[in-house]
Amino acid sequence: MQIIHAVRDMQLQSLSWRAAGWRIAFVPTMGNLHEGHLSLVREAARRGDRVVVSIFVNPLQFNEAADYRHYPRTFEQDRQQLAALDVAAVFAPDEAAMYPEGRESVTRVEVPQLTSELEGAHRPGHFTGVATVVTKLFQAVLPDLALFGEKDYQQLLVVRKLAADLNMPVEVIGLPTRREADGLAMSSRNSRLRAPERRQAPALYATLQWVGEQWRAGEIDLSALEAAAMARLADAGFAPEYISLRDAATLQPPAAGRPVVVLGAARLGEVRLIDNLRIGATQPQGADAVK
Ligand SMILES: Nc1ncnc2c1ncn2[C@@H]1O[C@H](COP(=O)(O)OP(=O)(O)OP(=O)(O)O)[C@@H](O)[C@H]1O
Ligand SMILES: CC(C)(CO)[C@@H](O)C(=O)[O-]
Ligand code: BAL
Repeated sequence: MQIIHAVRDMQLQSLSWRAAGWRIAFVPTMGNLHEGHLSLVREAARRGDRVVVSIFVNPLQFNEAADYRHYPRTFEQDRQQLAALDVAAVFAPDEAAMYPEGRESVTRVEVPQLTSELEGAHRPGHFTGVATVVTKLFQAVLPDLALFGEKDYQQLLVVRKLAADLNMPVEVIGLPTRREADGLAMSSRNSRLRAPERRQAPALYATLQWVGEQWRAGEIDLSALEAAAMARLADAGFAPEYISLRDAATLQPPAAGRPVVVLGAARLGEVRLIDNLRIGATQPQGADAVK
């Protein structure tokens, strides 16, 4: 397994793999790898001939300096986990390699649709940072396919749209969220939860499941359902940011007969968690009455 730091070295390696006819499967990450990341890597190895994993904590997508500063960085541990899998290269640029003239002056990529609400509303600038770095990573790694987790559901839709709009010759694949035994979505930020917070944390997923049950039982007053879910989260010790039912493809309000996803974000102490759950289509008989 190679460790590559320079953009040009990554491009030269990828160009030679492509010339040999190999399909490059790419898993972009910010490191501190857990089973969620490793499930993406294993699927990449099944679908591609050469797997590249990137590790780069992208300053451009953090809207809180403390979140960036405290983001867990565990390169040696990550390297060992990847070495045990079928990974051809780890692309690990530093900030100077990604933003040689400084991050402030770099060309930005904006995805105006899909980004103004939910994570976009609560993390201003976040998706511009994500779209910019994903574009740069794709230009470095030149992948045929790229794998992303559904845990970051809005991000997955944004990257799909980015790739389609800018004619990027890459297939964007979304894979299911991996969870701890108690339901908590695996996330690098979980390691920053204190012991009592870790015990409270599964309530986020439990609340999303409760919303799904109410929805399937015929509850169609979305505002009331979202407010009740926020209250449940607050009772469980969270500072909730949003719980929102959306059309699973467009993130617009649910439309008759189309699949729905419920998305949530909430803080536990200093740690901000997100999660989501697909909960099926709108009820055909009540669809027109969704409020
Ligand atoms: N539990 C999970 N199951 C499946 N994929 C995941 C999971 N957690 C993260 N991923 C995916 O791994 C990729 C890299 O994510 P990232 O490095 O930001 O990890 P993370 O655990 O989401 O960290 P954090 O949420 O704390 O930023 C993304 O495509 C993300 O959606
Ligand atoms: C896609 C990504 C690697 C871009 O920095 C990041 O947002 C992540 O890890 O989900
Ligand atoms: N996992 C998404 C990247 C972020 O939270 O910045």
